[in-house]
Amino acid sequence: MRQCATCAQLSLIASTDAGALITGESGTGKEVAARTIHELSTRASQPFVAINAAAIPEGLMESEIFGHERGAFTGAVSSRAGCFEQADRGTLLLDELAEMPIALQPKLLRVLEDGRVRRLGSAREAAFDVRVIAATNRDPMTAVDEGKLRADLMYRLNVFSIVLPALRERTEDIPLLARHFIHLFNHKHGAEVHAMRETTMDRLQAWHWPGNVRELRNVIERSVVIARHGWIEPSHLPPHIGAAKPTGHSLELPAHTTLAEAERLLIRTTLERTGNNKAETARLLGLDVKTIRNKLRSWALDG
Ligand SMILES: Nc1ncnc2c1ncn2[C@@H]1O[C@H](COP(=O)(O)OP(=O)(O)OP(=O)(O)O)[C@@H](O)[C@H]1O
Repeated sequence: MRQCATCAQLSLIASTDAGALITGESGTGKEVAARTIHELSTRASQPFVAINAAAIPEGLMESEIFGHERGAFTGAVSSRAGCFEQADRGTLLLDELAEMPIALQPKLLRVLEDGRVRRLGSAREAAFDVRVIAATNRDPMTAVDEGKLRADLMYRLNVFSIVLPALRERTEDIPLLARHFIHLFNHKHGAEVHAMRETTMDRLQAWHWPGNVRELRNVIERSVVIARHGWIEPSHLPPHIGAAKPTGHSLELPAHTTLAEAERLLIRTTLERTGNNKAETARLLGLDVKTIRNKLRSWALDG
């Protein structure tokens, strides 16, 4: 069953203190969802700390998470609190969880279970009270299968599971998001754009948004700056989007296509549409991701 992060779902989660795992492609709003949970929770007046496992060099990760004392390692010229201590009484977002070095994951799990953390180079443990939310743009089960994410850590965090659909699967949200961004960027750039022309909205809804809401936000900022006032016309959009046609994603099959060829074409087209995301392709086609991988491998061997 696919779950969507509606406001109601986020506020239900916010009313508890349990962990949550947010999954969704890059730019779908995972950090926005995590902040919303924090802001709707009783922890709202306390810190919200986000740590991105993909952005921190592996050698620094342990000290970022657990903190260190002065002299704990070469270069540790002063002591530093780790993210659990920084987020004490608030919320910690572990972003890109599946990129967390596998060797660190058992220690992370232990800290989560004990509610106590010891800085590198320290003999003393400090208790913390943190609500932990994790996010990943990979399919968590696939990451577990591939040995990138420990199952016990995944289950510890995955009390609530929030799946943010790609923007191309919820094009009905585009008008509301567009209105919000027009308002935001009118204010930022001193512009007076009124709204989207209907034909412009058709183009936006026809585009497949590989960068999701982040891409939409950038496109609307650009359009507001170019249009300045009145309506946003299709000509104010970047050319590749202004030219997007509502396709309904139909697949044209040449005459005498065999079932095997049609299958291959469908999988390849869906991979293109999803920006080569195998997990998403498998989900859209109702297949197992392993089936997709096996087929791609066998086609590669076919030449
Ligand atoms: N529902 C929303 N309302 C307003 N802005 C949104 C919404 N969802 C996403 N955005 C905007 O889109 C951009 C990307 O959002 P965010 O950083 O939360 O995505 P993400 O899924 O965490 O991305 P990544 O996986 O790349 O870290 C941000 O600028 C954010 O403000």
